[in-house]
Amino acid sequence: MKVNEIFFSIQGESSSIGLPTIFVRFTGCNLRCTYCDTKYSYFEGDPDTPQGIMEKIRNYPIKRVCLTGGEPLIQPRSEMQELLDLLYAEQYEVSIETDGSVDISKVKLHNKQRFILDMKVPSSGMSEKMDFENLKRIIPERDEIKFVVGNREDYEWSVQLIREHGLDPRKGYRLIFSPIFGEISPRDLVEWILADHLDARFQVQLHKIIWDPQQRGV
Ligand SMILES: C[S@@+](CC[C@H](N)C(=O)[O-])C[C@H]1O[C@@H](n2cnc3c(N)ncnc32)[C@H](O)[C@@H]1O
Ligand SMILES: Nc1nc2[nH]cc(C(=O)O)c2c(=O)[nH]1
Ligand code: SF4
Ligand SMILES: [Mg+2]
Repeated sequence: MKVNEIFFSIQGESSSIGLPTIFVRFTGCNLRCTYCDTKYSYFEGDPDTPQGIMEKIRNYPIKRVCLTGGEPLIQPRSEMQELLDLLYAEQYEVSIETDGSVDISKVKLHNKQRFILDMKVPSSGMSEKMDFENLKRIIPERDEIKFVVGNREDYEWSVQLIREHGLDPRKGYRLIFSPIFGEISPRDLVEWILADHLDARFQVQLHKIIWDPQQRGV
């Protein structure tokens, strides 16, 4: 596996927003989103093993880990599975941020492990790459489906996808909308969600409000 950075911060996204979390950011991504805030993770990093990563994780005082990148699911499958097995054995809560293009069933999750499946909207430039079969693979009460939106067209694309695929919160689907940082007024996005009576979670990237938005490792 190749690791770009490991750091301890508060979770700035998803339903565990605000909670202390250990981040493992893997090197390399199969997509190139226009707005990506972690372009530094595309190539920079050092090789490590699941056991080596666990040793670093154990240095922190909290049992909550976020696997991100880059794209975590393009790391070698057997090593990613081993890491998930080790995290489970030591009772860590785990979220995996994934980009919607990789088959999420390539790894098997344990209890207290979940996917944050980011369905890339048109302005990311990557919506053609989405594997829509992932929407059948997710487990509604467990996983989260995320839309990072930069304009009205992105929002409407997301709402249409939610309707077409029956991603109804009343059936347990957990939906998240987040603005592309600095690209769209958070207020506009919130007002669209409310006007459409969408039972979706709105979030801004909390860490970018607390620290300099360009700062790494937070
Ligand atoms: C850096 S990505 C890494 C994980 C995976 N490659 C993915 O895209 O889900 C983690 C999350 O950050 C979000 N993100 C990246 N750049 C952003 C930006 N400029 N504004 C808002 N969210 C952003 C992505 O959409 C994704 O949900
Ligand atoms: N604080 C903080 N929370 C995050 N949640 C998801 C992140 C990511 O880059 O995937 C992230 C990040 O980079 N920092
Ligand atoms: S998939 Fe994630 S890491 Fe890759 S370019 Fe898009 S936002 Fe960045
Ligand atoms: Mg980030």
